[in-house]
Amino acid sequence: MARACRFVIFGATGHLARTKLLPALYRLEAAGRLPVDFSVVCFGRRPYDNESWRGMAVEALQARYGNRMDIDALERFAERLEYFRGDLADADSYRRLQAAISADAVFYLAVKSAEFPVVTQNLAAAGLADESQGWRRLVVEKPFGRDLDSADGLNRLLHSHFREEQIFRIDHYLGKETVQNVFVFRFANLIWEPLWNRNYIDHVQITHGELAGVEGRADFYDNTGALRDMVQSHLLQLLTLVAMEPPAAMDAESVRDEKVKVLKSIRPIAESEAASCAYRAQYAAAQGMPGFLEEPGVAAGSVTETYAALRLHIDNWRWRGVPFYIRTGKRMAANSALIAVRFKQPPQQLFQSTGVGREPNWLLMGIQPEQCLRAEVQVREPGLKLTTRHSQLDAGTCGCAAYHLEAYEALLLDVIEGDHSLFLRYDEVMWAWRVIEPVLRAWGRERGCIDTYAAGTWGPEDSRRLFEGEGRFWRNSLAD
Ligand SMILES: NC(=O)C1=CN([C@@H]2O[C@H](COP(=O)(O)OP(=O)(O)OC[C@H]3O[C@@H](n4cnc5c(N)ncnc54)[C@H](OP(=O)(O)O)[C@@H]3O)[C@@H](O)[C@H]2O)C=CC1
Ligand SMILES: O=C1O[C@H](COP(=O)(O)O)[C@@H](O)[C@H](O)[C@H]1O
Repeated sequence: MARACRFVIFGATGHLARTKLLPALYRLEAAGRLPVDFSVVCFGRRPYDNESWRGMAVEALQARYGNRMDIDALERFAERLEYFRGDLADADSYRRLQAAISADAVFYLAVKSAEFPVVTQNLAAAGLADESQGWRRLVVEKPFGRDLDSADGLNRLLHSHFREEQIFRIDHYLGKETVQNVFVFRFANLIWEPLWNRNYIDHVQITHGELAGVEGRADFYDNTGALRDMVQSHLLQLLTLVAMEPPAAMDAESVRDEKVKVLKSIRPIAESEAASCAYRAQYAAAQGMPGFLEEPGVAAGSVTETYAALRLHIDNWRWRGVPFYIRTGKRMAANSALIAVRFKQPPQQLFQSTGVGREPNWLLMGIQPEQCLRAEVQVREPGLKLTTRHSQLDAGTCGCAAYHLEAYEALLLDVIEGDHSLFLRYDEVMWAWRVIEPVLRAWGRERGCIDTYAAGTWGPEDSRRLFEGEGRFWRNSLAD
């Protein structure tokens, strides 16, 4: 007989559950990947019952997938949903939960990081960390803490109730297909490795831009900001994948060891240098879109950054002298996540007078919306005259709407199957906090002032000062 598995989402009425977790679980249902006796227990304080909750979830999924919806799968999935009314801080809610869970269970913390401790303590007090009736796994979202101190404290607290094997520190960027493709691209091909270092690479850029603003998450976002929300986790993880040495093997520990080495090698930013290597700003009303300060729930006069950019240096043998520019912003001109590697100029400019011969080579790794690996090279135009032009070598699924996994699809299945490979070890989290802490401290001191950028643009012109006037410019997307 199939073992029962309960997937409990704390924060089920929130943005993450609505936009990512429930869609990913529905897609796993449609792909036939969910265990037979599996239900999703949606823990929330709002007054839903099973029927109204299922109706709401079905509507949201239909709105998202439209005519790509698999109606049979949707019906099966709706049957698996249960609404559990409770409050995160109420011990009795957890005792009731305990009574409803008899075998395997996942506890997913889709709540603010300030709430991770109370949920963990209440779960443990109700006996829900105990594995005598089945395995118990705890998924902890990012940001893991608010700073290094709180992250250390949270980690100690988790370990006082759960074994490390029960803990899954999630970063959904590691579930994205192109992100995993960075491994394949780098380590399954010989041709890039000789070029992948300070001798040939001029600099690396990592961009994450979003059209959306705070989307009703002001309470979370105004207390978090772009640096904690995106840079400490997703963008630094992307940086480690681009910069790491080949691991001894593809197992979780070998890969994590190499990622940690990269984070440890990032040159510490002195607080006094933060102004020259870090930049922050906030979106202002434009093109009919409200500014951050006009978003419902944002504190009057808030200086929380919705845009953050950093220049980092990795002081190791491979990368010394190669700047890594990373940036993220809400209400930007497009949804785009892109890794852009710019190569140095050839030592001789033989074709300078023939067109765009001075353009350097770029390697673009598009993460979203398009998954694409693109090398930009120079070619000769056909014809009598020697003219050069820019051309592209595309690999992967450039320009085509192939079936793409959603990042959480793969990761939630990994949790259910107990595979830690794509989850974070605590030292990765800790070293990532060390990278950004001096900037957080410096920005914390600059109370009351923040630059702005017009909503719907690629962010403030002034962020270019990170390039130190070296003829460098931001690559925004695969298209420009
Ligand atoms: N949103 C996203 O795209 C992503 C978010 N994350 C992470 O996920 C986490 C949650 O983010 P997000 O969903 O955006 O945040 P939201 O603010 O949208 O959701 C927070 C949830 O917590 C619930 N909650 C708060 N207090 C209580 C309480 N006392 N009792 C019961 N429920 C309570 C809220 O319930 P109520 O609805 O009643 O207020 C809501 O469901 C964060 O750590 C974030 O970093 C990670 C990746 C992507
Ligand atoms: O973790 C987060 O990620 C999302 C962006 O994720 P994506 O997969 O849509 O790129 C971001 O909107 C959110 O603020 C942040 O908490």
